[in-house]
Amino acid sequence: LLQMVFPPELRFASLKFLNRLFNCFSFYCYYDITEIDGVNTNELYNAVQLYLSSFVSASGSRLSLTRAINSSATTFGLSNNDCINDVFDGVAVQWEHVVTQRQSQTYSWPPLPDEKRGFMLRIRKRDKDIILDFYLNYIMEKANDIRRKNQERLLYTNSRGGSLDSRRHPWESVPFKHPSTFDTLAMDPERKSNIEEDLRDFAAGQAFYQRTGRAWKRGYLLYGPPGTGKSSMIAAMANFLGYDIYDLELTEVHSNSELRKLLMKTSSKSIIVIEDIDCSVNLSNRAKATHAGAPRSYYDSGAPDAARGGEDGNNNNTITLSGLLNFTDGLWSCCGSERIFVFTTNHIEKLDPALLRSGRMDMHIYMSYCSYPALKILLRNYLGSEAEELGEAAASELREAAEKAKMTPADISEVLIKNRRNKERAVGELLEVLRARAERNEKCGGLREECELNGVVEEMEEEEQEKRALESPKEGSDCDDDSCKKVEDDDEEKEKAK
Ligand SMILES: Nc1ncnc2c1ncn2[C@@H]1O[C@H](COP(=O)(O)OP(=O)(O)OP(=O)(O)O)[C@@H](O)[C@H]1O
Repeated sequence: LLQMVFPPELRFASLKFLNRLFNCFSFYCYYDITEIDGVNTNELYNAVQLYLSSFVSASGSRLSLTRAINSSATTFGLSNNDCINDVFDGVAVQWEHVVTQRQSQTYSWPPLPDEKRGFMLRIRKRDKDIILDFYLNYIMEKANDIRRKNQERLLYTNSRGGSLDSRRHPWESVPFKHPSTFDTLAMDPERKSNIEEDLRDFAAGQAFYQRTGRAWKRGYLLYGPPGTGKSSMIAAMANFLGYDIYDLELTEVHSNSELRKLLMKTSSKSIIVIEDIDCSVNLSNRAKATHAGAPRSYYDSGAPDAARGGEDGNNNNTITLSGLLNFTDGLWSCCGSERIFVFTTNHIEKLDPALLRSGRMDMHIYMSYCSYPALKILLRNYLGSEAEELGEAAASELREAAEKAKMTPADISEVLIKNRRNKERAVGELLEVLRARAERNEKCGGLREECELNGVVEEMEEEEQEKRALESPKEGSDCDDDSCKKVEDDDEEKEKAK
């Protein structure tokens, strides 16, 4: 019609005019909710998708079905350019899933997906003021409920390599199904409930953080020897709060700005984890940056990089401690809300004091060797029995040995798993192992860590094994006199050397 009625030079203007005319006389308002808003993913888009998926299966005639890798749930969705009606508070609305091809000449970095996806909401003009805000808030709440109910939380890790896809989606995810909870975690019950309470306060503390002008985030530093349950604690925290986990592999991050971009792509209600922080960050970078001119205290303050005379500019391909501190408590840490940062280390003494200063990490949690109360939890988990059921004598022996042995829950779990079908044998072997370890600790004279570092404990273990092997020669062994004598001589020599 346009082509016939209007000359070519007026066609565009006439199209605009007709559009306006149509809008004036239309009964409806239209709202576009696009998947990507600038560079960030639009949370409202995800919420609408989840919300529609909850009832679309009952009323839609053509649906898209998706199932993520390793997921146990199928998600229903509206097919491309399909519509569905909904009613909120007696008002009818319509949703359309709009998918169009992105124009190829549009330039952006990182490149945007080829398809432009979004939802279009159609509401009658007269209803718009009455319901729009309430309806959208309702959708956000409903989507959160669905997420929580599905219990399908995700474990993200920052993807490797410089492929286009990894730039667009820097986090890869798998369903998070770690079974660790605060009930199964072997730790002093009192300390455990302190942590639970802290997490509960944090999750319910929106009003508090708002009132005090603090960003809604919290930092935990977990430290202690390997095998004391740092990773299990993180999983328990995530299961307790129902949060996703972002496991940040710092060695895959090449600059502070990359770190910021990663942070921008994390969602609220998540735990951002950096494991073995002492092994991940090159602390010398920070020292270099400090010499570059600004006073050290300023670097310590965690102020934004830009304000530091372009540290990024000097150190483009490295991630620095100050960059990391920005990540956790600078301005950038506040994009989004309800985030928990967890750092873990086996060597707290190696950490830069800036990271330990008060205000940086809100709570320092020492994951200790297995105490008796923690051992009781392990006995309950693996053998299904309370320590008291083992009898008073066995219980007090276990208590004494556990306190002296300084064994990690991981080592104790090993012994219990091996013998889990036979309770008595499990307790017997556990006592034996605990006593042997306690004896060894005594020999080290309170220098257990140093002995471990210098390999003395390993040597002792080898000796013990050799001794055991010699004490019980294999049945029917054809050890002739000469070779037996040689073993004895070797033994004597070793003893002398010791
Ligand atoms: N406190 C604990 N409570 C229950 N199980 C534990 C605990 N500590 C360790 N374990 C057991 O030992 C295994 C290893 O523990 P985990 O990986 O959590 O220790 P970690 O301190 O993170 O070790 P690393 O420092 O080497 O990463 C776990 O799978 C769990 O079964």
